[in-house]
Amino acid sequence: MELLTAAEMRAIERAAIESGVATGRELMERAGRGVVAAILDWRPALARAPGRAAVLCGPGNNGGDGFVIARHLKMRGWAVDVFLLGAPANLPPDAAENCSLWREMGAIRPLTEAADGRRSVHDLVIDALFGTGLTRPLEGAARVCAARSWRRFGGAGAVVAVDVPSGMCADSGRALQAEPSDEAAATKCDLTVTFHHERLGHRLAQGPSQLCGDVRVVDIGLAGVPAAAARLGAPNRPGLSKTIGHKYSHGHALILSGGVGRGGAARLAARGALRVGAGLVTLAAPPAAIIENASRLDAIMLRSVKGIEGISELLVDRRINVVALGPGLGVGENTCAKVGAALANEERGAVLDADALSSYQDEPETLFRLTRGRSVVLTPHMGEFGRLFPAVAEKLVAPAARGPAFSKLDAARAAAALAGCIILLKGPDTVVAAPDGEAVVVSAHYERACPWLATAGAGDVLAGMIAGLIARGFHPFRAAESAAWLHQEAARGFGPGLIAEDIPERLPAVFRDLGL
Ligand SMILES: NC(=O)C1=CN([C@@H]2O[C@H](COP(=O)(O)OP(=O)(O)OC[C@H]3O[C@@H](n4cnc5c(N)ncnc54)[C@H](O)[C@@H]3O)[C@@H](O)[C@H]2O)[C@@H](O)CC1
Ligand SMILES: Nc1ncnc2c1ncn2[C@@H]1O[C@H](COP(=O)(O)OP(=O)(O)O)[C@@H](O)[C@H]1O
Ligand SMILES: [K+]
Repeated sequence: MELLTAAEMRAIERAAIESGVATGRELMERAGRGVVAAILDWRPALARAPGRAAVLCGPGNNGGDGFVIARHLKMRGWAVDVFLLGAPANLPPDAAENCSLWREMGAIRPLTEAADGRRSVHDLVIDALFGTGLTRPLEGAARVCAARSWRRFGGAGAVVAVDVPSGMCADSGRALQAEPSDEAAATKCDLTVTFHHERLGHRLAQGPSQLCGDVRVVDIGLAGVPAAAARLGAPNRPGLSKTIGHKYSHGHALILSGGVGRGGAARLAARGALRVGAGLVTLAAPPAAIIENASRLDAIMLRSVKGIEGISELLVDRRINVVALGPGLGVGENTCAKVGAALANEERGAVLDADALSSYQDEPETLFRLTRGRSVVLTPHMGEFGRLFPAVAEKLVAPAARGPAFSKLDAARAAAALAGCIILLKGPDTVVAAPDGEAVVVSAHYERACPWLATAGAGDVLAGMIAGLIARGFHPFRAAESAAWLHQEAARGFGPGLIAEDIPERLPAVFRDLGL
């Protein structure tokens, strides 16, 4: 499923109107009617007993959708109070026509009355203030109404956003705020109903975690999506199944371990690589750490390597087609030297995580010279990302004063261009991006929420899983995308109480559910 920006959605709408597929009025009618149908399907009790609704209409076409919704709710027996921000005379043409139609059915009150009102008596509040046209932070009555949603408009009713929660940037999922000291304001909704495809903002930042509530997508008869659009991440199911071949045809992953007492992270990664289907997995540890590792490993092979030369000697074996390193290695020059050894052969893939990233904090360009154009995946969390890409991270943490705001997807794409390789930027809204701009959001939200994944060592397992898939022959982008999805799915299936060790052990159940 594609995830659209506001500009992409506008282009699709424009193309439909210009080619005569539908008029703007028709699209607006389908949108408004679709929102009502989606709400009643979402909460069937609202269909059985029509109550009282407030529809908050903004000055653009999002407000136009609001007038259509008001009309359809009223036709279904609802009492409807419509509030408008601005004057009817200033509405764009399609919205103005729907405003006129509503006026034949009911009154329009200024939005200030909704903002001034005490506790709401409404069973349903429709937020049709701003959609994809939001360019600056909410102010005045719109801001008050959005802020009020944080208290659920006082009553037991549901708050439903049309397209996006007002105040939220559709491209980034971030609420716009005027000054760093200002609190960002956007409507906190129980349900968001959008059109054609989800927007990126439904999957990024605060969008899914704090603002949208549930999300439903309504078909309004539009076709097509731009080739450059981002996608929702998914597993490469055909690639995951194993049909023919012996262990060597499924690749050999090497995981570099830290020293004595620091091998846990590498063992987790190795277990992830093996469970995800790599034919062989070897853990390379310094001589002093061999006994410790030997007592903990069976199916995973163990090799003693002394210093950087030891790693290079081991990597003379061309059958080792991917190396994962970073977890438990420590930050410093020695780790940089290990990265250099791991990346010496151009044909071999690599996954760099944790200390392998942080070790380049002072000179990230040195790392990028090694990674550019290579089959390498960097898997930073936001802290590590800030160390490697400080200028990009700064744009992401600066308050979003204007829309469209810089998004986590923009950040991952910018980083992939700088490093010249695949970037997987972690979080519940994990983004995978390639230097050519291809990007997916591997979303652990809504029905796929798995907050138990925020546990020590989960990232190490993920690095190993990506390496395991690269060993199996996956393109590094697909490896990162599939591994992130499987990682979340394993956590989701295990549920509360999950610790990192559980993730690899849950993979067989995930594979079974995929029908492998
Ligand atoms: N693109 C499409 O295919 C469709 C769009 N539709 C609706 O149209 C919406 C987009 O409509 P518009 O482009 O008119 O934009 P909006 O209705 O989101 O915004 C209206 C105008 O408000 C102004 N504005 C932006 N931020 C403001 C702020 N903080 N305070 C005050 N004014 C502000 C802008 O000048 C903007 O043009 C969508 O979200 C959707 O609800 C639907 O009717 C169906 C089809
Ligand atoms: N709330 C959450 N929901 C889903 N996944 C999450 C959440 N928080 C973190 N994760 C995932 O958990 C993993 C944590 O990795 P990381 O931060 O590197 O931890 P560690 O270094 O301890 O292994 C990442 O894959 C990240 O995307
Ligand atoms: K809205």
